[in-house]
Amino acid sequence: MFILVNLKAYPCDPIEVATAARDVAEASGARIAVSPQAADVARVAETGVETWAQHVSPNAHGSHTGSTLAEAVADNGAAGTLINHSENRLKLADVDGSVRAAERADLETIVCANNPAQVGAAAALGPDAVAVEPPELIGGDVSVATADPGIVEDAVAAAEAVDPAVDVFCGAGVSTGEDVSTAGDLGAAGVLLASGVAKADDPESVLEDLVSGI
Ligand SMILES: O=C(CO)COP(=O)(O)O
Repeated sequence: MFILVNLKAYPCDPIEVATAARDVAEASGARIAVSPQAADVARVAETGVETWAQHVSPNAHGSHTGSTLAEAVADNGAAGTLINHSENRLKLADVDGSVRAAERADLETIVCANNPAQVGAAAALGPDAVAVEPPELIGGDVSVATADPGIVEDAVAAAEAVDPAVDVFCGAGVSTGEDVSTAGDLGAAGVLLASGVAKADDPESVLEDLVSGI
């Protein structure tokens, strides 16, 4: 199970979380990545933790003010990028363009989706993985895998029907090792989480609990 911590725009210290994630990954052998604000990608990557961007734009080099260039985040140490999110909704054509941009820059890709139907559409674009995150459960206390196990199973089936090579992650309300374990039992290859770590008083102890569920 891959644990990807999306820091969104939370007022946490990205270096504290990155250092904790690096240490827990090294001690446990688990794959843990941190996805900070684009402006923090380089200094988070410098900690040695696997670093992901939260978004890349569909465009290549050129006259694109305000874009997040895939090549730039890759050059600054990112290994992958999230694409699309309930909190950053893109048109399908732009999701496609961002996946292509990430591929050009050798970034791994996870496309986020709200439901299994969107998972199928996203899987058709050929990312490395898709993540199902029901918007109503994001930021809550109950894990998607407990609150709505069927949505995870349906997402796994939807991706499998389109492209068995595309992994499925789940996210929303994930904060414990038990949540990670339940997600794995439902067929998820990893979890995407944010508030459980970003808002924690002690991110390292939350991460230690999370990897206990792998
Ligand atoms: O949106 C999410 C990750 O991308 C999930 O957020 P929470 O872990 O805060 O529910």
